[in-house]
Amino acid sequence: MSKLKIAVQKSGRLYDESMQILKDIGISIDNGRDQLKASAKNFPLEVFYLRNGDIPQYLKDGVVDAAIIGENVLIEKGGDIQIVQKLGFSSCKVSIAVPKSAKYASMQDLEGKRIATSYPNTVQQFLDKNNVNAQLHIINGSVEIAPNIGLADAIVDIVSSGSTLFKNGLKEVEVLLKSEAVLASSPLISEANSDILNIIKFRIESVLKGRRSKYVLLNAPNDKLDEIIAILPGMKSPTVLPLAQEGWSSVHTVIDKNKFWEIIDELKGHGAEGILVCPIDNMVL
Ligand SMILES: Nc1ncnc2c1ncn2[C@@H]1O[C@H](COP(=O)(O)OP(=O)(O)OP(=O)(O)O)[C@@H](O)[C@H]1O
Ligand SMILES: O=P(O)(O)OC[C@H]1O[C@H](OP(=O)(O)OP(=O)(O)O)[C@H](O)[C@@H]1O
Repeated sequence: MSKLKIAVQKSGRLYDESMQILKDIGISIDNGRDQLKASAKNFPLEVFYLRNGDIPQYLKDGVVDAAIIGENVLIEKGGDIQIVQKLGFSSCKVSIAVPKSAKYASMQDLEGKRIATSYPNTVQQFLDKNNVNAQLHIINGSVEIAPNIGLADAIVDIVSSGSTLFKNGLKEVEVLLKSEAVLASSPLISEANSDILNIIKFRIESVLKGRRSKYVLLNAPNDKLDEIIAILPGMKSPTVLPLAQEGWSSVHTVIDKNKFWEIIDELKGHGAEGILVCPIDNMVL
């Protein structure tokens, strides 16, 4: 039987959440990351533990069929590799930053300047788009230090909280792209393995929907039910069941995690009591 080969980052920021999502979709992997390759016990899947930066080439060559990888790396090195699904973790930006004291009004201020980066293709494309000529210095790590040691006038690197820029006396001036971890597929994937990847995609979608939602149960006086139901943006409509106590009902529904506190306050204001909020593992719609 065919097995899907999937690459995940061997160590680094993507590793833990990549393994967690495979676990959450019910795939049980045989080993730790000391081996470079492992098989799933209960699914036609082989996991290859690789460097994030090397994964685009493995996808292009069809050495692996799919990968969990930073979108920024795919954009830098990916060519025609297809993004199958955004995964909602490792969110960051790739941005231009300059010293806090530098005058910066527009991209034209970078004309003739030196820019240090690990993302030369992404930067060059952005410069071309803005008709700016600049000199690129390609370095693989600690990019933010470059202006302080006189190597560059500006940098392009990953920004998340902004604390690395702050610590190095830099300010963000342009955002080139926004990125998160994605599930990507090789252009050379076989039909049989595409079918397996579709099963993985379907399961991941269910897990991600579950992570974005909460299951809410509450008790409400029957004369307030219409008002309470109007507040609840359920999947279809909430389930309403009679309680043993006359004149009261139990209402069950799913709500968006981000709107949860707002909705709870409104529900209380309309007479809801005994509100229980539970996490959801999966939502299969
Ligand atoms: N500070 C951050 N916050 C959120 N996501 C980040 C951050 N830094 C990096 N990432 C994301 O995580 C990915 C992996 O980053 P990491 O620093 O672990 O490894 P890398 O140097 O890209 O990979 P490798 O060494 O495996 O080739 C990045 O490509 C990016 O998508
Ligand atoms: O905006 P922040 O939250 O400070 O994150 C940005 C930093 O995170 C990444 O580095 P990482 O910590 O992974 O170390 P690295 O330089 O070894 O990649 C990235 O290269 C930035 O330097």
